[in-house]
Amino acid sequence: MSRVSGPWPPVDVEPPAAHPKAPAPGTDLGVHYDECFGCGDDVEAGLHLRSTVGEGNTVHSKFTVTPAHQGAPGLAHGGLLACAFDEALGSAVGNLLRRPAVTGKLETDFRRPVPVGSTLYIEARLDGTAGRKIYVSADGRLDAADGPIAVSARGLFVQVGFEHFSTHGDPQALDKLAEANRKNERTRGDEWEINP
Ligand SMILES: CCCCCCCCCC(=O)SCCNC(=O)CCNC(=O)[C@H](O)C(C)(C)COP(=O)(O)OP(=O)(O)OC[C@H]1O[C@@H](n2cnc3c(N)ncnc32)[C@H](O)[C@@H]1OP(=O)(O)O
Repeated sequence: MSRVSGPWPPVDVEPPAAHPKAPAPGTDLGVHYDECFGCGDDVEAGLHLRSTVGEGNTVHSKFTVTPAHQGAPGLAHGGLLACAFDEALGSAVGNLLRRPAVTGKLETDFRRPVPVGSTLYIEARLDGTAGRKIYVSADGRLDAADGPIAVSARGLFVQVGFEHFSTHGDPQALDKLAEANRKNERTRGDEWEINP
């Protein structure tokens, strides 16, 4: 079976244009929500993924695989690896484009086993936009930024309005998060610029 997927992006796209307020290369991106399974500090068994802005519309993320992330003994669960890519790609979209967006489609290509104790170095890049559709892709390398590629991913994020989160999510938790974010000026007034 061939590993080759169709052309990417699958439609004509505009080149990605980073938002004027996008953080500069080298900026550590921090946690967008303490209870996020991908990056949150309050989720003990979570991925605790950490991200930094790279050059040329990229975000570099890394996380270390713990026993809580196992599928087979001693090996990372593929679904958790997909989660790491969802987070890394979402971080690139949210921080570089500063548009609230959700994952519409996520394709993962598992190329090497990822052992417990290893660290995955993920480079996520913006590939292009077509209206509300945002195409992104990423490679995850084992144990070093120039290590062998273990997992690759492609994703389609779809830009949404804040009502996506207020209608379908937890309004009380959003209010609490908004209050905390006001203190670090991540949001302005009532207007969310990036994903909660
Ligand atoms: C700093 C921030 C850091 C944040 C990191 C967090 C990362 C984690 C991100 C997530 O995991 S988000 C949670 C998982 N995703 C969801 O729960 C989304 C659930 N799905 C939806 O809510 C809706 O299906 C969605 C908003 C994606 C789209 O519904 P809409 O009614 O708004 O739009 P529509 O269905 O018309 O789709 C818009 C366009 O996208 C296309 N599209 C949507 N889903 C697609 C799909 N799966 N495959 C291909 N194309 C798709 C669709 O064909 C269409 O193309 P055109 O504009 O050309 O007509």
